[in-house]
Amino acid sequence: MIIYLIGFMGSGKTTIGEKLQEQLQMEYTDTDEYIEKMTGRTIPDIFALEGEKAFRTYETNALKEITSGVVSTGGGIVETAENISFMKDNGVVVYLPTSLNVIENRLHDDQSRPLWKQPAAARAALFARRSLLYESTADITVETDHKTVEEISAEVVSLLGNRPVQDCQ
Ligand SMILES: Nc1ncnc2c1ncn2[C@@H]1O[C@H](COP(=O)(O)OP(=O)(O)OP(=O)(O)O)[C@@H](O)[C@H]1O
Ligand SMILES: O=C(O)C1=C[C@@H](O)[C@@H](O)[C@H](O)C1
Ligand SMILES: [Mg+2]
Repeated sequence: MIIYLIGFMGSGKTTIGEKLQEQLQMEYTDTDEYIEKMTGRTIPDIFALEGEKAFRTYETNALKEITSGVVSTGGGIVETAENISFMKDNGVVVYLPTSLNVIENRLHDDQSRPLWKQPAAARAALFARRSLLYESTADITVETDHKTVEEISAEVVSLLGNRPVQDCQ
């Protein structure tokens, strides 16, 4: 089984993915970390030196190469239509919605996410546009505002357990 975690920057995909790895005793991969390892470059460097388009190609390749376990995706995984159909065809997609206000409190002036380093209005527009894509891609949705990492992971585990058997193979 492959479990894909999707959501905006700062929604907790990496944090919850690491917790699910422990709870489900499954393999775990974060696409951002995978890309950094494969390229030997940090994400800010990839954006600065090669551009976002090149990063999106690395992201699609990473998705195809990771074939099992819990997968924390990057916030922009839904920017590529091919990624959306790949995740829906190959695994269970778990969306972690988080309000922009809560994300702002979590990320503050984070410098490691190139698309967070833009004016607040541009971030809000990106958030609104992406939210529709996350919603339409999700099989399971677990709200994260004002919940602990433990509460969110427990909810994901419970909802995964309620999935029809054929979805979990
Ligand atoms: N439920 C939560 N409660 C409080 N803080 C949280 C929660 N989930 C995540 N965080 C914190 O928010 C920050 C961002 O989390 P994380 O890196 O997991 O987000 P992400 O969705 O993987 O972001 P990205 O798309 O940029 O990879 C981290 O500092 C993390 O500790
Ligand atoms: O939302 C995005 O487009 C991104 C989110 C991060 O996880 C990284 O994948 C990168 O910073 C781009
Ligand atoms: Mg992450």
